[in-house]
Amino acid sequence: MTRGIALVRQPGDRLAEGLVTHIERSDVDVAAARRQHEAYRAALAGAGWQVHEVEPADHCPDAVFVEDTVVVCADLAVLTRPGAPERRPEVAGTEKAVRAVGLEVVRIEAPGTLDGGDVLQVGSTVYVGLGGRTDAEGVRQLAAHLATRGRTVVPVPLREVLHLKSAVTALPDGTLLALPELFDATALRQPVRPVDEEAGCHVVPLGDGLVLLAASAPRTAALVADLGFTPVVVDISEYEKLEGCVTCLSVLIPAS
Ligand SMILES: NC(=O)NCCC[C@H](N)C(=O)O
Repeated sequence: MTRGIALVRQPGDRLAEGLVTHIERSDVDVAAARRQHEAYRAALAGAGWQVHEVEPADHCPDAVFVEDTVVVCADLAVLTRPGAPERRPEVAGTEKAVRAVGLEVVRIEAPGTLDGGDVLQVGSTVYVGLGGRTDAEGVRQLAAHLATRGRTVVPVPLREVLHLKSAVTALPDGTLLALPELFDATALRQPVRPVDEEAGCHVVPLGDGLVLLAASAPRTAALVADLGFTPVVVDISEYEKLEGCVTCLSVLIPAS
């Protein structure tokens, strides 16, 4: 049984040079990061996803955060134009990967910027964070592309946070787990459940009630279980030092 394809990209030797914007820089152990990535890939495979590796982009320290380079909606892949110029060369390898799996490909064009980490899809609503990485022109272009798939884009202004999905993600039933002080929560249309751990608002539904989340959010894992879902816990501490979270290490393409 396969639920679909999970795109990932292995970390390169320069991982420790990755960007840090809202937290203090601390030393990244690249060997530990590689082991954590292996366990992350195993968790996806164990949940029924076929893991596809995007070709390495080792000259780009942040390339492991592959989610930022593409937004997949149904059979459409929207290649992004990352807000950090040094991350733009990451997109070429992602383009090859999404073409290889047969998706239709469009792209965010200059001068627009958009990071996949700012895009939260909940049913036919697509929330897009407006902050340091994604601008209004990027949102406008994304809205036009996703309208062709019946989606409605809702911009969400961000405060002191890297991406929208650093502050809010959705459980399988659409309930939003959030740190509402980090963004303008009035834009949201689904019920919001505030969490008390930063990594608690980063979840990835994996199908059949499985919910991927980080080991740094144990209270939220217990909450997820209380709500009737099955937590799948991974340690991604080396990526958290670079403002990464469970969402940004993969792109899920459900089987149609
Ligand atoms: N979607 C995500 O949460 N991406 C994390 C990107 C972290 C990376 N160090 C960056 O600043 O771009």
